[in-house]
Amino acid sequence: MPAPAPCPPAPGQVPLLGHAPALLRRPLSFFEATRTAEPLVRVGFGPIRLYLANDPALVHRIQVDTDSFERGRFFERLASNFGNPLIASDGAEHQHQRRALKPAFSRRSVRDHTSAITEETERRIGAWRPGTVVAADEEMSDLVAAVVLRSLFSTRLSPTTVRDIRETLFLIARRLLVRTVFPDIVSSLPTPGNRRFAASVGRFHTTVDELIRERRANPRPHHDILQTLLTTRHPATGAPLSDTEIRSEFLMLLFAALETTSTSLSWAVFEVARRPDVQHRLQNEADTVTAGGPLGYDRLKNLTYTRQVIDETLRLHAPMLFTRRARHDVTLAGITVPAGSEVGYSPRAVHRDPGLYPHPAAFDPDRTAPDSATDRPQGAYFPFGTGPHRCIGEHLALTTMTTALATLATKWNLRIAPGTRIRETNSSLPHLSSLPLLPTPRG
Ligand code: HEM
Repeated sequence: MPAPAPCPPAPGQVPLLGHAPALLRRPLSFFEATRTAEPLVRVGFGPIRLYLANDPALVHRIQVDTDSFERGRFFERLASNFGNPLIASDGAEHQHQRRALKPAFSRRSVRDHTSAITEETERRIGAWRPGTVVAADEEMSDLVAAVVLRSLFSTRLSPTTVRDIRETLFLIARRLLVRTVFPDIVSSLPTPGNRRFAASVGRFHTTVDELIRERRANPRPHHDILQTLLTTRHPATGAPLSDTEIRSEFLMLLFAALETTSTSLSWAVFEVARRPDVQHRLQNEADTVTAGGPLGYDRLKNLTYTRQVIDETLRLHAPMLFTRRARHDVTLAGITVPAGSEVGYSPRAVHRDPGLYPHPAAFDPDRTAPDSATDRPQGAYFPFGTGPHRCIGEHLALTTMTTALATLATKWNLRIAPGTRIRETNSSLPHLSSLPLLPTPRG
């Protein structure tokens, strides 16, 4: 048998610090720059080493082969803010938690929430005034927060509390990449940033503890996730979840739901606002579909172009990095990855690979049309992941985004406020620096 090949380093490494300077210098393009013709490369950030998969088939395998790969550093760092929630668990524990939560995300449950999504969207955009600039990124965040809190937790919080929660989640997302690739000492130093972060997480915990206390004090039946968490039992011991465990699950679900959905919806609005041709098609479709009556769950399937706009948004604006850890020595592309190694993949780099998507930086909803999407190789498009950890909230997220975008399209012409400069900001899921819109009412 030939000896296993050594793994080539990604370009841009320097002695001792490895790829850390390159990541700090250009965080947004770093993972795309590490994408070479090699299917697997090595990257290092001081003492932290990572094998990085470029090839879609490998990226797919890393997600589905749970015999070889477990949750790794990324999810451990994320979970350390919260406890040991579903998103960070593995094996039997993961299966149990996922089974318990699944009913809340079924098509039937999401269907029941569609009118709440339309209502929240209409309430929010009904308050917009012609000629007045709207901070659309904040509007989309507030909208998604209201929808998720209502749908999953039957809860309405004050706007100030929602803002506070959003702020904490934003800080967690922004720090996550740094916490994954740099040694722990960097995030435990008593710097003003680290102290602000700890205070913000503390406030977040207090808010959720208060909700749990209220619910325990008034135990009338609710059909929501909080109820599921309060009534679920450990499979081995039969014991209920402690308040700390409930809090951990609650916070993690909020994080998984809010950050992703609101950021993606803001990106979709941004892309539509700067492309009159796309906006025109979106509006025509929304008008046709709503001509027969209000936009209920059953009509959403007719919004095919709206869905293409969302799918293309999720391609172009994907997360930077996920990781797993090798449970034993694993051979990937002829290279032996030793047990315990961290193995990563960048959805952003794969989704922007010119070999898979010609002119990858261009926003082109036609490339996600159902007939063009079929000839993509496995692992080339995975906005919600794949395998046993595939996003549990996918249907809720797509329903929220489709409903909100179509509702917007029926009411307003969207335009970016003239003279504004909008940047992409660094985070584990890159954000818009701001999204000032100058909407005008449609006819
Ligand atoms: C546009 C919106 C969303 C995107 C792009 C997204 C993306 C993802 C991705 C890529 C994963 C897989 C991570 C991995 O393989 O390690 C994931 C997992 C997960 N997502 Fe989402 N998500 C979105 C919305 C939501 C919503 C609305 C919820 C609802 C609470 C949610 C809850 C979760 C949970 C709990 C997991 C972990 C599942 C498991 O490990 O079994 N996500 N998401």
